Amino acid sequence: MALTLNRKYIEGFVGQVELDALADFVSAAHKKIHNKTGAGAEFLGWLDWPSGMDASELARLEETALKLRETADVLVVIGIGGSYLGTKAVQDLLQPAFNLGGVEVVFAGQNISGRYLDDLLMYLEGKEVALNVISKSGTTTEPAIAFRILRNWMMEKYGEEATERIVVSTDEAAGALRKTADEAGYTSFVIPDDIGGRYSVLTPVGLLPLAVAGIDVRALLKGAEEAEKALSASSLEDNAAYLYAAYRQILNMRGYSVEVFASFEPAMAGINEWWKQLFGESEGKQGKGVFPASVIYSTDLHSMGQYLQDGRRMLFETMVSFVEDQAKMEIPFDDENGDGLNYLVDKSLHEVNQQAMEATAMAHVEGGVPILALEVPKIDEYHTGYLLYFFMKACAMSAYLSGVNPFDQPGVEQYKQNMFELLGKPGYEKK
Ligand SMILES: O=P(O)(O)OC[C@H]1OC(O)[C@H](O)[C@@H](O)[C@@H]1O
Repeated sequence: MALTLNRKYIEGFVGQVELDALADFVSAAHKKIHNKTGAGAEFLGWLDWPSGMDASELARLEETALKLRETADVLVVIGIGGSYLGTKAVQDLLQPAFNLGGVEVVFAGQNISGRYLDDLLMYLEGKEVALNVISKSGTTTEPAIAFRILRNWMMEKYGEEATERIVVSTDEAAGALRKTADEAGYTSFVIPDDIGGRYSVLTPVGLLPLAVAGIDVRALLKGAEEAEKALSASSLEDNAAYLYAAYRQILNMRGYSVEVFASFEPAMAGINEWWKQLFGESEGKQGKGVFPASVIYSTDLHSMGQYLQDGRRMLFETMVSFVEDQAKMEIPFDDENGDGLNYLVDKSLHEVNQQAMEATAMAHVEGGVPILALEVPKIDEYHTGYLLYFFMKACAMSAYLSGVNPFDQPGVEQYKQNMFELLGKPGYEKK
């Protein structure tokens, strides 16, 4: 099993009767997904993407990545939302916390901060640099500004050679970025029309920068393909993604309106952010939706632990844990035992961390927080691919169960409209 939903902490809160009551709704939503008959069905391209990705495109992507690996010390990924969160998520989870060499992937275009870009340009000074600018629409302001500045910097540094160091991932035909890419002759990759940003991590959006970072993208896709197969079962009891979605909806209906996504692994920080966009943008509409929040334990037990245990009771938790001890770090014996830690000698940090999780889960259940426990055998490309697909499938199901379109995000437009008016963008002048 590449992923298990352990029910031991939820059984006291949600009974089988409640799950059974949702079974027909789950089958109906399953049909909407697989027969492509639900709202937003034109964005279901991610569903069979892992098994169907074009082999020659994958080979071209790997070749491009190899070329960039040979010429760059740093790859700057320019993108926002779904155009960078997946890359950051996988990179955080799979690569060492501290840079051990190889191509470093850094990010730009996620903010409009001059300070950030100024700091980045200082950091890039004296290094060999490549850019991967990613925007599905090709018109998003934050990455467009960052690209204009970084592109000028690249032209000054490399002249003509900059063209070889810039790769664009965008729509096949539409958007300003496509036009720029074609005119300048940049290598480019297509973000499929039928895959929205937050479901795009397994397309060139995530695969190219991850391949440049040295991640085995074929293994990532393999894991996702395995999930595609395993999670195509139509019934609630045979499909862990649907079970997770059903529990979320039952809890939400009962007033648990905030989901705290938790793990005991700091490398999950990026997955936390990716997961929040996935569920937040898919479900937060028409006045509905579970509010997605996230923590990293045990760090955040020392800041958020009090609230989790004892604050307003509208929370449930989804805890992701990794079964295998991959680091095998043990606590050494100390003659003097001044810190009193000798009672932990010979225990691995993994064991201590597992006990911390068990202790936390017991305390939170006691404090009235239902917990969904997701167990993943280990951290590697294969299981990461599986996990990403699991959440995408669960999210589509969950949104359909709550009666919203999982694939649009009409509310995101409001601030953009206001900003353009305030800045006087042509066509947006205030009347
Ligand atoms: O890839 P882009 O078109 O630049 O979009 C980047 C992001 O921008 C938005 O405003 C959307 O709400 C996100 O869903 C999207 O991932």
